[in-house]
Order: sequence, then C-alpha cells, then structure tokens
Amino acid sequence: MKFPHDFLFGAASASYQIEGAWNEDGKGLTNWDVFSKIPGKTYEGTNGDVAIDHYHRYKEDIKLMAEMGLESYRFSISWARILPTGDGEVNDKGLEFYNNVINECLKYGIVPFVTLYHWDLPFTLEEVGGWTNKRTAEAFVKYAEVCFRAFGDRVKHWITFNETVMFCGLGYLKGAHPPGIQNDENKYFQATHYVFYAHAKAVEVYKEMNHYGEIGITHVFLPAFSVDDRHENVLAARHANEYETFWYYDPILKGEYPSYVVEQLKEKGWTPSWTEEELATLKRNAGKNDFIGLNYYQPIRVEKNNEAVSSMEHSRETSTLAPGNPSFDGFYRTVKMEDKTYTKWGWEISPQGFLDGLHMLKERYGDIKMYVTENGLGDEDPIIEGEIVDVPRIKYIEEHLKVIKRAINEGIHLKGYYAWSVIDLLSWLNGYKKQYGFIYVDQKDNLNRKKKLSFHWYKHIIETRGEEL
Ligand SMILES: C[C@@]1(C(=O)O)OC[C@H]2O[C@@H](O)[C@H](O)[C@@H](O)[C@H]2O1
Repeated sequence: MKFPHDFLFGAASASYQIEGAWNEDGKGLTNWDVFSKIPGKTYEGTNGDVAIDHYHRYKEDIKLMAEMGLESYRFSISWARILPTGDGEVNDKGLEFYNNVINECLKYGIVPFVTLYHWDLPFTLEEVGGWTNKRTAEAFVKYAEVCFRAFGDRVKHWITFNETVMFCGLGYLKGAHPPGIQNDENKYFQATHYVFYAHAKAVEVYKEMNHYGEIGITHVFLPAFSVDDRHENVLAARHANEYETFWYYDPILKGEYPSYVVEQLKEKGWTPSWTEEELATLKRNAGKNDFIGLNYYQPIRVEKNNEAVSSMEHSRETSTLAPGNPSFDGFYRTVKMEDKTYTKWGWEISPQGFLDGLHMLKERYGDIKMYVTENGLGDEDPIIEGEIVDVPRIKYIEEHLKVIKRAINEGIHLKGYYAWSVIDLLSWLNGYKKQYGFIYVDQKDNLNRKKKLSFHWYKHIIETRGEEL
C-alpha cells in the first residue's frame, strides 16, 4: 500500500547550519555568530561563518533536491537577514535571497515549508534579554509579518518556531546554547511563555491576512515511558510528559498551560510574569493552528530520581539528550536500557516509541494535523572506495517511515515527513562530527557535494510512494 497521494516526502535544513555568509549583504549579527566564537563553546571552535556555503550554492543544492524527487523542502529564514537589528529597518538584500530560494524551489515543483525561527536571534535582541524580554516577542511578530507579506503569495506552509525546549532549555538551564545561562528556571519558563505568546500573535496576524496557507509550530517530540510498572517510576514518566510535552503543546493547541506544571511552578516560585492579555491571546488563537510539527529522534525511558541534585554542571555531551542525566528539577532521570538499541551518541532508536507517543498525542489533542518535521540519523557515515554507504541511515528512516504508514492507518492525522537533514550541515555544538544528510559535503575538498547511497534510496521511496515499506 502506498502513502496517501497528499502526503509530502521532504527533507529539512536550518539557516545558521547551512548558509554561511554570516556578514554578507547587510545581514545583522546573530546570537550564534557571537556565541560560537566564545572559546570552548563548540567542538574545535566550529561556527557558521561559512557552514556549507548554501548562501552562494543554493541553486546547486536545490537542483540536487529536485534530482532526488524531493516533494517539499523545509528551510529556515535568518531573521537578521530580514531585520538586521531585530525590529528596525528591512534589509532588501535579505528579502532578495529568500525570494530566490523560494523561486528556485518552485521552478522544480518543490513545496517550500518555511521555519521563521530556528535558533538564530538578532544579537541586538539577545543583548536586551532575548526571549526573557517581551520586546523580542513583539519584534518576532513584526518579522513574521514582513515575511508573510514578502513570501506569502508563494509560501503556504509556515512554522513559527523550531524546538522551543532546545533554545530555551539549553539557553537558560544547561547553558550550552546562547545566552549560556545555567540553572535559571525563572528565565527558562519566562522565555518559553514569551515564545508561545509570540507564536499566538503571529498566527493571529497570518490568519487576518487571508493567504489561505497553513501555520503551526514545531516541537521536539520526546515521549517519556516508565522503565517499569513501579508506581514512583510511572509518576516520573507522567512528570516528564507534563514538563517536556504538555507544557509545549497545551498553550498552543488548548490555549492554556497544563495545571500539573502551573501548580508546581507556583510552589517553586518559577511562575512566569504573564499578563491576562497574554493568556487571553493564547486562548483566543489556539483554535487557529493548522498543524503541529514533530521533531522525533527518540523517546526517553525514565525512573524516579532519589539522589540530591545540586546545580548541575553541564557539558556539550550532557546537553545533547543522551540518557543517564537527571531532569533539571531532579524529579526523574533518564535511563539507558539493556534491551534497547542506541546510536553512537546514545540516542535510542525506537520507531515503536514514536507510534506509542503519537497515540498519546491523539488522545490529548484529538485530530490535529501533524507533520514529522525532523527525523534522521546522526552518524559518522561509512565511506567505501569514495562512496558514502550510509546504510544505517537508510535502515533508520525506513523503520520510521514504516511506523508512520502504520500510524496513518491507525487514524493518526500525519501529512508529511521531513528527514533531518537534506544535506550534511554544521551541528550547533558538534561541528561536522556527525552527518545527517542525503547529500555529502566534503569538508576537505571545497565543500563539494556528493550523492550518498541514501539519496538514491529516498528517491526510489518517493517515486514509489513508499509502496514497499
Ligand atoms: C542536537 C541536534 C544534533 O546535532 O544532533 O539534534 C538533531 C537536530 O535537531 C535540529 O533541530 C537541529 O537544528 C539540528 O542541528 C540537530 O541538532
């Protein structure tokens, strides 16, 4: 049986990780341009100054996507190319670049799926408190409106934010991402609230413009499961799902925060300084969301944590979701289990965990449309006689596509799959240690592109609409 005719087979990227041209054509400084140059922050001091030079090679890259038969390309716009100071004057060269990228996609019949914010914040806004300052939320709405007006005639699929838990959690709890603050729960929850408020306002603006496209938000989807049936561990899994999933999806889809978390924030003094107007904005716009995007890589297996957790020191490695760490509030810890399979970076490989998690979402949020906006294998790809033989990636994606087909048959409203990533790109903290792409980029030879084995495999899957899966 094939995937439905309206199911989109896509792949994804992000501006800071592919574009380079960090200071070209009027682009403003971003938080990542600054943070990545602080000694010790990234592996071997890698940064996005050049990345894979997509800014100058986008035509070659999109042509390769067309050769793969890609139906849709998810990419992000760098806010600082459009509004270099965050909320000041528009930079026409920035508009020009993304108009060119969009038109190049459409030339090949590739559907552009645009993320407005994939972690690269104009530095002028970071300097005044970033997402803990309501000015950033208001600036985002202005930026979103500029993009809707400039590109909305051709872009009909919009994602406001990518993985809020990552840029807020790593920015204010683990300190591994800008602004590099550790263990500040008040700033963390405040930042997430202003992001949700900015999202709701952007949805409201978009719908008022009657572009007849669709808009949503993308979250990390990290379903938590207890390691066993012991009551305290079942409670730990519930706690993890409340803080890592419902805190993120409820304000978007229900227009209110999960009471389980709200009550505990009050007890701990971590309640954001939200206003009635902001909460009313969430409520008023919840029903206008067209979809949610799920970035699924793995589930987490949790147990109650009974050891005291002082303010944790974090490293690049502990900040990348590998199991074995206590939660920020010390309530639970993630566990690596003997009977599970893991990547080289300790991420569990669990298509079944995805299916179980999807049913959890359907139970809580009903029939909301969903896209898998990221899924893929970060690996050190085997190179044999000059060919990139990334069989592990093929197997990983194949197993997840099989489960997605099954989920659709079980009534889950899934309408597309975007592999992370379309092309090898810069990892925020890990440089080029692991690759994710269908297209290889030779860091040792002029960033030359080369089709991997998975490129040809995915081309076949798209052509046959996954009939054999
Ligand atoms: C931490 C990490 C990684 O490098 O493995 O997770 C998977 C993927 O998630 C994306 O949202 C990030 O933009 C991209 O850089 C990747 O980041």
